[in-house]
Amino acid sequence: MNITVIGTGYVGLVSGVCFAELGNQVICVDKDPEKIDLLNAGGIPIYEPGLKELAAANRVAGKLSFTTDLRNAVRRSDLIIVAVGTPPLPSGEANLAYIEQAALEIADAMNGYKIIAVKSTVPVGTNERLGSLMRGRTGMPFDSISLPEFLREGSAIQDTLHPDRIIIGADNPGAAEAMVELHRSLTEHVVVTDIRSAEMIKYASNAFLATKISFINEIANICEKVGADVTQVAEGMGYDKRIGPSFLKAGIGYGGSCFPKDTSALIQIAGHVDYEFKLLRSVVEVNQDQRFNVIRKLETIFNGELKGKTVAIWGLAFKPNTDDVRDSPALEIIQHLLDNGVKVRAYDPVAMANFRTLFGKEGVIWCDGALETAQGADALCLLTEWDEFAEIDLGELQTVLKRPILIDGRNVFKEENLIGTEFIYYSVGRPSLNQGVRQQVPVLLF
Ligand SMILES: NC(=O)c1ccc[n+]([C@@H]2O[C@H](COP(=O)([O-])OP(=O)(O)OC[C@H]3O[C@@H](n4cnc5c(N)ncnc54)[C@H](O)[C@@H]3O)[C@@H](O)[C@H]2O)c1
Ligand SMILES: O=c1ccn([C@@H]2O[C@H](COP(=O)(O)OP(=O)(O)O[C@H]3O[C@H](CO)[C@@H](O)[C@H](O)[C@H]3O)[C@@H](O)[C@H]2O)c(=O)[nH]1
Repeated sequence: MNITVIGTGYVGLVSGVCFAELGNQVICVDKDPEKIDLLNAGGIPIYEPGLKELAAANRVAGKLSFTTDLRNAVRRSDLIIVAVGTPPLPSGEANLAYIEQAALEIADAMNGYKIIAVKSTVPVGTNERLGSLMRGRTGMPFDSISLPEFLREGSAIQDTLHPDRIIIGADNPGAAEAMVELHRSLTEHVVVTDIRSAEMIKYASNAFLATKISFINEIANICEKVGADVTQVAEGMGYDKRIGPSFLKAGIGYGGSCFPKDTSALIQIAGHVDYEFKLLRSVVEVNQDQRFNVIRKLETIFNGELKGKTVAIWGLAFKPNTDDVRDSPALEIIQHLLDNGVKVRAYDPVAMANFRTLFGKEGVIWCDGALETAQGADALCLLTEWDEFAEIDLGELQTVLKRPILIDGRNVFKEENLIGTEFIYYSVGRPSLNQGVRQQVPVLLF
């Protein structure tokens, strides 16, 4: 098929490259000329393993091109995939300004029948509204498809080429069949449904995954008080096929450009139809509080006196294998430490530049490596589970820290890693490892 993808963020770029890899002719459009120049020079504006190589191979093969010229791209394509941002407004609702603008630009460029497929995450009813907007602008025929995207950053190519399912929301059987055909080689689980249900599947999926994370984080918090180990609890729960093992990793809570924004948006979507989504409100509240467990542990260790201490931070991205720092828990944790007079030393293997730009404030000592960050610190907090941190020599780490205090916000280290070290170690929901492996589990008082 001849495809135009509008927006070269994660979703647009990865989809465009993967559709080219699958044998389609793809034009990726962005209104940001710097991004397009970079892409045309062989660069990639995001850190995503394998993407640069796959993009280069498809460009050389003549199946993939990049441009700012939306009009020309649309006129040369049968399928237009919209993948522009839908960031949160201060109210928590999705900001639809970019997608509405894109829809109008597509309408103005139309020169015949097109399928317009929206991959951006949009509130229920948005595709219909965009269709009306476009019909007010053009007499050209088109069909709307809701084509929600489920890729994860860091494993985006694998997720796109081997998805768990493809969801196609359509009100025209012919357009739906064309989309089924396009995705046929990827998975046997292709669900064709109505447009509103497809839009809801995306929000419901993210809300459910966020719920799993907040659930296991609360179990972890209880584990800390009753002397159980959340990693063992999660393993034991996960073998039950009805529960499943994934998204049961306790930590400092979820971040990123999707879960925080999409949970807030779904609460708003429900509110607009007079439904209070109480469960999801609690999920968000638990998540917001979870990141402050790191601070609470530091306060316990330092008897409430953080002022004047030096704290090293390992990991700024919201998860490993990405340089995305949108809604990363590290933003709030570092801000809180600075507000309380702590000297912060920070490092991330790939997300430093993005973090510095988004954080936008002075006062942090930015370091070039993991051991350098720990140098002379009173405590070290691990916030992102990059392999580089898991592979560190704890014996050497202990010698560079002023005090061997390690707060492992992602349960990266195991008991055997700590044996023979002097670390005062706090993890999440594993009280038997807290304050060093020598400490006994707390006594239960009934
Ligand atoms: N990031 C993810 O992992 C992910 C996964 C699934 C779904 N989503 C959803 O996909 C959508 C896109 O997310 P993202 O993170 O890829 O976005 P992003 O914000 O990183 O990138 C969006 C791009 O669209 C471009 N753009 C905006 N308006 C345009 C226009 N009129 N013409 C051409 N280009 C335009 C911007 O310049 C920008 O480069 C969002 O709705 C998001 O919720 C994201
Ligand atoms: O057991 C877990 C799993 C994840 N996380 C955290 O949850 C956040 C999100 O992680 P992940 O889902 O892997 O990354 P995203 O790239 O944000 O992907 C999510 O958001 C995308 C955008 O909507 C969807 O397409 C994906 O299906 C959905 O997984 C990160 O902060 C993780 O650290 C945990 O704390 N515990």
